[in-house]
Amino acid sequence: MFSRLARPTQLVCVIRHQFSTSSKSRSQKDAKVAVLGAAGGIGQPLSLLLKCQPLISHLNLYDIAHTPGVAADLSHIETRAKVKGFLGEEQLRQCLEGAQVVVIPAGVPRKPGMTRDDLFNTNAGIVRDLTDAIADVCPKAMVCIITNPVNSTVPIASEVLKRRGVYDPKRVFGVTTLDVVRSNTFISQIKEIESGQGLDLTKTNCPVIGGHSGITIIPLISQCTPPVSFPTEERAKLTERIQNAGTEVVEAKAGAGSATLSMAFAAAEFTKTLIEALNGMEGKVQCAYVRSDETEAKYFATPVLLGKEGIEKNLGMGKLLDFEVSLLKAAMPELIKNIEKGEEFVAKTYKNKPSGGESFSGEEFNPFK
Ligand SMILES: NC(=O)c1ccc[n+]([C@@H]2O[C@H](COP(=O)([O-])OP(=O)(O)OC[C@H]3O[C@@H](n4cnc5c(N)ncnc54)[C@H](O)[C@@H]3O)[C@@H](O)[C@H]2O)c1
Ligand SMILES: O=C(O)C[C@H](O)C(=O)O
Repeated sequence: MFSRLARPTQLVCVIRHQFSTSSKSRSQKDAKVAVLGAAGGIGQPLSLLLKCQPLISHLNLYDIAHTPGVAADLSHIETRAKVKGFLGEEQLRQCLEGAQVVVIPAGVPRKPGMTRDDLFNTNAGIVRDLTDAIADVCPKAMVCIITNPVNSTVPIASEVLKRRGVYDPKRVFGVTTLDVVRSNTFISQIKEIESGQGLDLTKTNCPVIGGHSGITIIPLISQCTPPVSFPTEERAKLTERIQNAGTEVVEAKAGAGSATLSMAFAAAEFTKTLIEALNGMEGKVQCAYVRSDETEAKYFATPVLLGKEGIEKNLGMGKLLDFEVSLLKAAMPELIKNIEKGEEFVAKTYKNKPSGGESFSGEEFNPFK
């Protein structure tokens, strides 16, 4: 049922080639995309990859620092998208004007020893305020949230949109594509070691459900395409590696941040598929962390079928092996706690305000209060 239908462009030069062929078709719609946090470790390579996507006509880059330079640099690339930079809160609303897709990698990354939840106190307010501006300026945009802790930032964005009366659960996504990308890569690598031949990565697809932190990341290896099998112990080890892959990068970067390049690749893949679906292309499926009735957690990642209005259908988690059921059980308490923390943050700190861009005056959030 769930197949990897759209592969990311592998290299910028390949994307550029795609551009020159695809640009011949004039029937496609134009997509206006805004990246918030565009000058960061993810934001810059993501913006580069988006600049190379033929369906994007306008690319607006917002950050609290460095966007004029990033935009000037990218604007020299001979691809279609018109790039503009927007700097500082006073230019945020201008950046969002007319945006159909807003991708948010704004916020601080982890350092060794930190959990994603340790980022909450800084990043929760960033996502809250950015979403509030979205509610003002482009309430119908698809909102794709990369900022951690994703388990909580998606509920935060959703609660703000609800309070502004513009929430549409079909349009808000936590970007968990990197978990799928990693699963595909690691599975193929193991098969290569075993048999001397890896899987064809253009066809490999392992759905990942749940959330995006540690044990809430649940790879469904039993549903991998093409089918793969592993001895019990090896499957458990592989699952653990996928769950800890973010930490693997954080430790390797030794204080210089978390995954940026692989994340940019993953987010570009997600955005591309979403825009294709918005343009009416059928059968576009991605795993994403979305409002869900699949489990007792209000937000839950599963494969979703994308369409012209965002999520067309939640494809659910399918049939799980006992091992995967045990992973799901282990994940639920943390996931539910993360969701409630996000909702509580908005309830305590969000002060509805008229459009205009002045800062929030909500009380300081203390999750232990
Ligand atoms: N969803 C995922 O799978 C995934 C993967 C990797 C990283 N992340 C998360 O993405 C976030 C960004 O990571 P990074 O490595 O790019 O960090 P970074 O520090 O390199 O970049 C973050 C950028 O956000 C900007 N920023 C900060 N506050 C802002 C605001 N209020 N408005 C707009 N921009 C603002 C900063 O100026 C900076 O340019 C982190 O929270 C990280 O944990 C998520
Ligand atoms: O691990 C992190 O903190 C960043 C991101 O969530 C990841 O999975 O790489």
